[in-house]
Amino acid sequence: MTQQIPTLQWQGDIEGVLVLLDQKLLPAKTELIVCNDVDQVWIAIQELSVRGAPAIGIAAAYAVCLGAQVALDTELQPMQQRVGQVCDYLAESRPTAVNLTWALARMRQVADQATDCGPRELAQALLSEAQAIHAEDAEMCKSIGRHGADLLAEFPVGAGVLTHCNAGALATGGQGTALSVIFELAERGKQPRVWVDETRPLLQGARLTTWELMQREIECTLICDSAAAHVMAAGQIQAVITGADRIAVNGDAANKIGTYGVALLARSHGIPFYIAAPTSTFDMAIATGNEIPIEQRSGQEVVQGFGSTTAPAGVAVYNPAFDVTPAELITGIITERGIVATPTRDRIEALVGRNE
Ligand SMILES: CSC[C@@H](O)[C@@H](O)C(=O)COP(=O)(O)O
Repeated sequence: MTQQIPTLQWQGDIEGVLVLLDQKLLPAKTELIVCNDVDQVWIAIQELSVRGAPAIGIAAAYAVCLGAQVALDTELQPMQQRVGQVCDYLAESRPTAVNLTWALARMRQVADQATDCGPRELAQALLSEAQAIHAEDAEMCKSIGRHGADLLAEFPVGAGVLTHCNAGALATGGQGTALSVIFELAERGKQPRVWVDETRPLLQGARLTTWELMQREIECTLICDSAAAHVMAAGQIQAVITGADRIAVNGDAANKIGTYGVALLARSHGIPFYIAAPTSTFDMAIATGNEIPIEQRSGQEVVQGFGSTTAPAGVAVYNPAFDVTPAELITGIITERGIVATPTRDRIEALVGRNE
């Protein structure tokens, strides 16, 4: 069974609304947020009601359409200016996932290139572009799943796969990236046994990944992040697959905090470590992971996550939301165009294209 309620959905025409599944509340509550304006989407991205690199980009693209609605009765130029301002504003909502700026660049280009048309025609072109970004992402997810399952074709039935955070349907416009590979393995009768890191502090693994896997009746076991080494040492994990938020030209990959540690553990236990991500997650403008901006989030998420106080008041907290896994720890990057094995600049440029 696939997810019943879409992660995000545009309803209506150029004057429509963006409907988001509120991931902050999952799995306890299934509630929708109907966004009528840009601010609502900005807040939904910042507060992680919509999250995951590709889903953030798609939500922002639709938010540009919401932003354009206030200029529908003006002229082309004020509409173009409005789109530019909205893109600048949305780009500030979260810093690490490059899919956000990638999607906004596409929207901005549609507005900048518009000539000889009225604001309503531009609004239609913007909506078509947002819908294309959404549809393309769904296709990319399927393709990532197929490439990943081909890559793991020799894996024995019932092999263990560890994943961190949530890189499933909730994080994308389709069926996910890392989880898409697992779904495809399951479809092919491989019966993967999935180990899910709970993913402190906001528990995307515990709340979201297990929710998705259980809906699809895929065997999964939730572990504390700190249990991963123990489970690997026990021989229960044959591969690690995670998503990514931004990948540098040399293959260094930012993903949810804790991913780097998992990659080190995998290397230490001789377990292959894969990143699954669409080509929209590559930032071909940066040479290495040192240039990836790492989001710092409120310490409240660590000391008062989900309402209970877990540390003394006033304690200093450091809460980076992402870390960077160096390319040398990555066995391969699974993209919609194929696999980049042992990633290097040359291999990535051959697959994704050079930044001219
Ligand atoms: C296909 S989603 C890949 C990543 O975006 C995912 O692994 C991740 O780290 C998400 O972090 P989040 O803070 O929940 O947005």
